[in-house]
Parts: sequence; structure tokens; C-alpha cells
Amino acid sequence: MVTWPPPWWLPNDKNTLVPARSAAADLQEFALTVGYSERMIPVYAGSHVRDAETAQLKDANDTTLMRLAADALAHQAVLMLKSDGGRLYGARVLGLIGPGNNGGDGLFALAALAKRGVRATAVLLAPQAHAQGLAALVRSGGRTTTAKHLDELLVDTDLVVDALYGTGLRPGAELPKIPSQVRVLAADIPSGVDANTGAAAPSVIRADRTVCFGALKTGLVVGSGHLVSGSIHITDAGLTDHLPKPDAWVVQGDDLELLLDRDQSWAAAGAHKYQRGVLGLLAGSAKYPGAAVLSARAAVASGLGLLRTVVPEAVATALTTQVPESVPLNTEELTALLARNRRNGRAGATRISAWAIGPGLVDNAETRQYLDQILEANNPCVLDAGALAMLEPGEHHQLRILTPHAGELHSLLAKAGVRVSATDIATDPIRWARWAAVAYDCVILLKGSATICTAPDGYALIVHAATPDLATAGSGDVLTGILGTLLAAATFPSMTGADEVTQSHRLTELAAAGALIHAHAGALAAAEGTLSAVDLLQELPRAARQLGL
Ligand SMILES: NC(=O)C1=CN([C@@H]2O[C@H](COP(=O)(O)OP(=O)(O)OC[C@H]3O[C@@H](n4cnc5c(N)ncnc54)[C@H](OP(=O)(O)O)[C@@H]3O)[C@@H](O)[C@H]2O)[C@@H](O)CC1
Ligand SMILES: Nc1ncnc2c1ncn2[C@@H]1O[C@H](COP(=O)(O)OP(=O)(O)O)[C@@H](O)[C@H]1O
Repeated sequence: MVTWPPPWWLPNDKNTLVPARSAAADLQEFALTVGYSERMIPVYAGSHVRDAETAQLKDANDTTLMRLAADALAHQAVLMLKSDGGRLYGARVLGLIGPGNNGGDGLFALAALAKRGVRATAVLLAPQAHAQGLAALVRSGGRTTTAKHLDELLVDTDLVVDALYGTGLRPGAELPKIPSQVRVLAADIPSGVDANTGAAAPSVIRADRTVCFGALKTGLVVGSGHLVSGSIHITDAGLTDHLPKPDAWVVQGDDLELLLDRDQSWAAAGAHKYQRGVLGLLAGSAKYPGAAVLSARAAVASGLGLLRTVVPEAVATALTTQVPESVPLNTEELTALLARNRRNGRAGATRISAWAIGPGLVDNAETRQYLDQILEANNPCVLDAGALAMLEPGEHHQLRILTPHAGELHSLLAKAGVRVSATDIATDPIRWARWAAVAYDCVILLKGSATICTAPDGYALIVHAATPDLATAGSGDVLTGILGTLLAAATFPSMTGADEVTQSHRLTELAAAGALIHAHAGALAAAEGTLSAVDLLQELPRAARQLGL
């Protein structure tokens, strides 16, 4: 058990949020469920990795870890120099050297490169530099120079090694401007990125490749950090014994099977359509008819048993024409069905096992009535777009995934009394997604180029989009449909007492699974050309199958 507040709940005098579930007892330690493979990559706050490194070393002058880091850095520098037929001997490498251990990494790496015939120059950008690193560079025949020569040296350089600031960065650092055509290899994390949050200074030094030491840092996988790090190579420094529980995990395509944890037995193979999952969809309006169609098509394309739809008149015809698989529900049928649901739970024919609510929905009396009725029936549900605007914070007993983009998260937090700016959210997205998860007692899937899925106890999974082209109108509606199908097919551990944390972790994993399928469909569609939401739909069946669904 962790004590309230959990570690990510940093003091903020502007806000006092009463969590929907106020009992500290609900907040269990983030636990790796037995059976997880190492494919989910653990992520740690940069400051925790820094503390672990310090704890691992015998004394402040011990350079064992630094030399390990420098070897890895030099190795990647060699690969970059040799790529595209480049030469190593006589290649010009400039190191941007800062005042601390990050600068030390850079100096030892330059020394290793100098020994291999590279013309290695350390540009000393701070009043002091790591003494042993400097001595090693000089012994190996490397050179040092000062900031005033940087611009002229940059004109004729094959590679820059950015070893200015790592996990020790404080706000306000002055960073040199590196022309965009110069290739950059970052030591640990690009200088200018906050290793705890991913917030990047406007003058951040963008890298083509980053060698990350000891463990993957949160700042490299969310916020702007993951957009400026290039390809990331993690080196093992044997820190496991000194690291706390991970801050989050990065999940990738290979992890889908683990995340879904589907029943693979012969009995499951014999399931009829109602057992494969019945999804209810409440979506669309005269203003946004297309959103309902996109969600419906995404749901049926991702392997659903049956789709039941509750849409306004203006959308009904379009839906029947474009999604012939869907079966409309009228008001009376809906009422009867929800009553059966309340009595008998979610299993069996003609009952709805989950709901997808919100794409294209507008706030009016009819929609509110449907929404209240459906929420009361207590099936697992995904709530998006228009439904988010109608939702109130607070405790409930339903399994809910909310899928806001950053703007919607801002509104959700404002409704919960959390005064936070859009910039605050962009600067530390995991933190604010966690606040919303607590305030709304749900799993939050925060959309963006790095999608963050988090439960109220802070358990967090991160999914990266393979292409920025996913940021296109209707793409989120497709995601809602996918999530609906996954929810409809899922089984959840018993709904009683202590299992709430397990339930919310399972829900977080389903959310991440949906984001993975969406991201993979995006990658497949982008390989064919520019991308629309309909292109995404067309790639969905292939994406789901390739990931093992
Ligand atoms: N610990 C280990 O054993 C290992 C560490 N490793 C490597 O070390 C990195 C962490 O090293 P680090 O702790 O020395 O911090 P680093 O990022 O070099 O910068 C700190 C220096 O910059 C200064 N500074 C910061 N912001 C500033 C600003 N705005 N304006 C001006 N100055 C500013 C700051 O000043 P201070 O805050 O002390 O006043 C301090 O002097 C880590 O990322 C990894 O690369 C690996 O080799 C493995 C072993
Ligand atoms: N820069 C980006 N790179 C990659 N994917 C992105 C980026 N920005 C947004 N996305 C993804 O695109 C989708 C957009 O969803 P949303 O904003 O709800 O769009 P809409 O409401 O038009 O359907 C989400 O899945 C989100 O994660």
C-alpha cells in the first residue's frame, strides 16, 4: 500500500481536489501482475534514475557507471558515423559539454572515439567540466575549445554529441542553437528536456538518436521529450535493486496479447455472436452524423459480435446504409434491455455487454435521458467527445474509460475544480491525466502523439503513435469504436471490494490495447500515403489480426 498522496501527487497550492474515491486504502502500490513479460518497458522518473545511480556508486568519484554510459555512447556514435558509408578515421565529432556528470559521459565518449582516430573536440560550455573526463580526453589526443568557436566548428562537423545537461537540468538553461542538418546523438536525454515530465525548453537540442543510461526515463516517452529524442537506445547499468516501482510502462504491438488476456480455450472458439460481445453505441447528431458512422464502422471492423445503436433520426439512415451490420435500438427496446441488464448482469444473448458513448453527441434533453439511463445500468463503457462534456466528477460503481484529448482534459479538470492551464497539461501530461482519473473515478486515456492510459491509483501505460497523420478529424471516433469492441469482449475480475484496483488496471490495459490497434492501423494506412479516418477504418481488420487479435 502507498500512503495518500501517491508519489505523483505533487503539492500544488492552486488546487485542492477531493478525489472521487477518498479512502487511501483504495490506493494500492502499483503492482506488476504475475505473468507480465519484460516486453512492457518500465519507465522511471529521471530523478529516480539519478538517485539509483548515486546509490549504486561507492563514492562521488567513482566513474564506473559513467564509463559504461560513455562506451554505449561511443558505440552509437560509431554506428552513426559509419551509416551511409561514412568513415570513422578522421571524422569530426563535436561534444557539447556541460558542468556535471552528463558532461562527464560526453568527455569519456569523446576520449574513446579519439582513440579510434576520430577528430574529437569538446566544446566546454560551462565554467567547469568533469575533471577525470577531461583528463581522459586529453590523454587520448582529443581537443578542447570554448563556446565562442562553436558556430565555426559546426560548419564542418560529422556528428554532435549532446552532453550538456541530463537528469540534472534545472529550468532556464542556456542552450546553443544547432543547425537542423547536423546529426545529433544525445547523452541520456536531449538537453532541454525535463527527464521527469517530458517538458522541453523551446531551445531544446533535438536529437537523431539518444542513448539512455540505466533505465528509460519518463521524459523520453511523453510530452515533447519523445518528439525530440530520435531513436532511443537503453543501456543496462544494473540499477534494478536501487530503482523504485516504475512510473509507467511503454507498451508496443507485441504486448497486445498480454494486455487483452483473452480466453484462448476451445470453449472460447465455440462462442456465438452474443458471447463474443454486444456493444451499445450512443452517438451522433444532426450536426455530427459522421462521427457515429465512424465509431460504428470501427467497432464492427475490430471483431465485434453485435452492434446495437441508439442514434437520432438524422443519423439513422446513414448508419443503416453505411453500417448494415448494426441493429438499431428504439427507446422502448433500450429501456427493456437496460432493465434486463440491471437484473442479470452483462452475460448472455440480447444483453449489452458494454457501451461506447459520445462521438458526435450533442447536449440536449433526449441525449441526457439516454445517457443517464445507460450509465445507471452500469455496464463497462467508453465515454468520448460529447459525453465528456455531460459527465460530472465523482464516485460511481461503473467501469469507465474516458478518452479526452488535451483540450477535453482541461475542461474535465476545470469541472472538477482543478485550475490548471493548457500549458501545465502539455508540460506534465501524465500528472494531469492522473488527477482526472482520480476526480472522475475512471481510467483516463489521454490522446496525443503519446497516448497515456492511467487508472486512479496512478498505474500508467503509454502508447506511441507511429505517425503524426493520426491527428485527423474522425480518428478519435474510430478509437472509441475499437475500445467499445474490446470492452464488449472483455471479462473482468469479480466486481467486489478489494478487486477495484485490479479492475481498474485491467481497464487501463484494455484502453492501451485499443490505442495500440489504432496506432498500428495508422502505421499501415500511412505506409500507403496520407491518411483519413476512413483509411484508418480500412486498415483496422489487418492491424488487429497482425497484432494477434
Ligand atoms: N550520477 C551518476 O553517477 C551517473 C550519471 N550519469 C549521467 O549524469 C547525468 C546526471 O548528472 P548530474 O547529476 O551531474 O546532472 P547534469 O544533467 O550533468 O547537469 C547538472 C549540472 O548542470 C547544472 N545545471 C542544471 N541546470 C542548469 C541551468 N538551468 N543553468 C545552469 N546550470 C545548470 C547543475 O547545476 P546545479 O543544479 O548543481 O547548480 C549541474 O552542475 C545523467 O543524465 C547521466 O547522463 C551517467 O554517467 C551514469 C552515472
Ligand atoms: N501529433 C499526433 N501524432 C499522432 N497521433 C496523434 C497526434 N495528435 C493526436 N493523435 C491521435 O489522433 C486521434 C485524434 O483524436 P481526436 O482528437 O478525438 O479526433 P476526432 O475528435 O476528430 O476524432 C487520437 O487517437 C490521438 O491519440
